[in-house]
Amino acid sequence: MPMGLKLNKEIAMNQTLSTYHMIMPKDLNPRGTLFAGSCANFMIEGGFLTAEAFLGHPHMVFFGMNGMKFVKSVEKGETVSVTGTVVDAGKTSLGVFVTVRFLHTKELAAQSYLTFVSIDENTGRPVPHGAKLDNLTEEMKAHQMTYRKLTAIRE
Ligand SMILES: CC(=O)SCCNC(=O)CCNC(=O)[C@H](O)C(C)(C)COP(=O)(O)OP(=O)(O)OC[C@H]1O[C@@H](n2cnc3c(N)ncnc32)[C@H](O)[C@@H]1OP(=O)(O)O
Repeated sequence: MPMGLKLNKEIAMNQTLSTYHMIMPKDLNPRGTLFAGSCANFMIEGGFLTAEAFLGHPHMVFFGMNGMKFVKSVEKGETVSVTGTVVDAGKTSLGVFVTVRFLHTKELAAQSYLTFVSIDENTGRPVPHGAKLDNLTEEMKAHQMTYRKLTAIRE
């Protein structure tokens, strides 16, 4: 078996993944705190990596973001953890709850619910991902309910 395949299997089904970012001058708004667009970028990247680790492959696209909140400003030089948790698995879609927290105090800076859709790597069209979510904690069940409410409106 090719090494890549074995590695993919080993990381597959991880439900939670964290990345870290030190806030640099390029990430700031004119007030000198973390720019919302940079923070959204961290959340999309962190959410994507979480979904990739869960499925064991990167063949998916980002569809949308709901319930995005920025609750506390982050200053230059601080480090934040970006943690994604898969909270819902549909036929082709995954719902990922992402938080941005101050590294040392763990205080919440921002959060959002993201949707990723599994695609055929050749056609770019949605394909079933075949993954299921088992053993959800009460906290994850609550996030799943919120995710479903936030994504219920389809236009
Ligand atoms: C990581 C990146 O940067 S990727 C780059 C940025 N993203 C992109 O360019 C994506 C561009 N968009 C697309 O290619 C398409 O719109 C797609 C593939 C996302 C969706 O294509 P559609 O033909 O609309 O797909 P379809 O109707 O089958 O829906 C796909 C899934 O999205 C879900 N979905 C549809 N609308 C919504 C919504 N408003 N909120 C959440 N999920 C939704 C569907 O329920 C379905 O999931 P399920 O199979 O688990 O039930």
